[in-house]
Amino acid sequence: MVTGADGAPEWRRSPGGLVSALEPVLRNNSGGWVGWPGQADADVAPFVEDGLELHPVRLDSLDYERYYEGFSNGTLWPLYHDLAVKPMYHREWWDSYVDVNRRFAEATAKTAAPGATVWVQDYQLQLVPRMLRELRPDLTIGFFLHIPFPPVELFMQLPWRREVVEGMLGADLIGFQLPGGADNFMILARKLLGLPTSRGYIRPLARHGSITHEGRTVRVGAFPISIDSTRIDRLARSRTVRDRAAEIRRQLGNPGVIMLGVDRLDYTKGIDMRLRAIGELLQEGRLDPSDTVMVQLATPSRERVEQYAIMRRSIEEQVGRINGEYGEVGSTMVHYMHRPVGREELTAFFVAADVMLVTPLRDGMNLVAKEYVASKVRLDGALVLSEFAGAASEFKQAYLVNPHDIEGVKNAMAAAVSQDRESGRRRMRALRRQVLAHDVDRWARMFLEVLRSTSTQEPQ
Ligand SMILES: Nc1ncnc2c1ncn2[C@@H]1O[C@H](COP(=O)(O)OP(=O)(O)O)[C@@H](O)[C@H]1O
Ligand SMILES: O=P(O)(O)OC[C@H]1O[C@H](O[C@H]2O[C@H](CO)[C@@H](O)[C@H](O)[C@H]2O)[C@H](O)[C@@H](O)[C@@H]1O
Repeated sequence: MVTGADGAPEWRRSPGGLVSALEPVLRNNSGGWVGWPGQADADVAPFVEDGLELHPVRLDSLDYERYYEGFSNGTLWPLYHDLAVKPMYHREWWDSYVDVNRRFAEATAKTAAPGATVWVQDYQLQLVPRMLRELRPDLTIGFFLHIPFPPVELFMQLPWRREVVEGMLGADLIGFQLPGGADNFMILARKLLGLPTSRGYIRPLARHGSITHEGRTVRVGAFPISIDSTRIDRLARSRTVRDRAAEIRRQLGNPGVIMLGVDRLDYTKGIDMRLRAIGELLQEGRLDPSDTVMVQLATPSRERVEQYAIMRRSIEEQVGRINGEYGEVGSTMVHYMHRPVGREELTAFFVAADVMLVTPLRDGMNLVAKEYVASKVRLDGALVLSEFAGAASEFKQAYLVNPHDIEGVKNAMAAAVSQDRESGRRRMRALRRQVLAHDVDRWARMFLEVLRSTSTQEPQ
């Protein structure tokens, strides 16, 4: 919910991969959505929007500070992303996390039809499966974690580690993006709670694990999320987007190379590192400032969390430094836009870009990498992709980099800029085959099929 120009509340679809992924699934299953309306202190009654039932859960300003900015994004987010910054452990944040999770569980318990299937999404709601099972044992409950699940050694820092694991175990099926996260969770269930688990490694979509908990079998699996590839492919082929892409190139001065970064402004995304690599390549004469342009689109995110504000300052300083050294009147080296852009405009940027830079230090999946590939209908362009993004496990033909190895990143960027046309097309063809065959619809179908079969499965 946002406040419109006239001061009245308006509904706008939330950006990001999660909403695009789940909306069609709910519509096709006559489902309802229990969620936060996106504005603190707003009292909103349940309503139907374009045929979809929405059940708002209220968060007040203190919940927003302690539950969302605090425990979700000041504790869990950095802990689950390799301690990219230091996680903070505050008891009042934890209390708020428990409280808000309980409200979600209660709202869902009130809403769900007898014997319904409930699919709980992401790290903000890890306690809901158990709470909901206690309230409504008749439900089939799935849980999906969109961000990485950390190795046991890191997770063990969490003062409330037992409660979180037990919370997730309330589900019938727990899904992770990658087998690594699923395996980490299985080890933890064995080590921390001493639970019997199946042995052997989990494989994406195919081989699942199981944990026996309180007389139930909880299945654990890897379900790599994706995008609506066909929709983006279609959009990229449209006349409007192609014309806009050509116009973007003209507006940027028709340079030989356009590099692009598209991210939420988050310290996990490696934006600072990618700018440093560009700065050094320019300094070493390996990139020609008169023929190269970098565009960085950055969506504002979690702006009141201190680490985000620090990172923003540092990125803006770097942009200023590069432009100060290499920009000319009428030709800027780094075009930086700190705002979200619409889907058509974003696709036009993907179509226009010669080299896409996706360099997170750790990322659950990274849908931007998939969106870029789905937009490259002419097989042009090159993707530089961090090994630490979930997408790397499917995109072997990208220019894969270790974002901590700046020389390696520079070499990959230089190689992507100067790739020959044929080998570039071969790489892009293979990447596109993967993303077009594994779309978001398949992801949801696979998860829900396994979830619905859980009650009839025996432990492995
Ligand atoms: N500046 C931007 N304008 C519009 N959409 C954006 C922008 N930056 C990112 N997005 C969208 O937000 C989503 C980000 O998803 P993803 O890459 O998986 O990372 P995360 O969910 O962690 O932000 C993508 O669908 C992407 O297109
Ligand atoms: O709502 P925010 O606090 O701004 O949360 C940011 C995004 O978090 C989630 O992203 C994760 O899920 C993506 C889809 O599975 C995955 O590709 C990415 O690696 C994760 O970081 C959420 O899905 C987004 O909708 C939020 O915008």
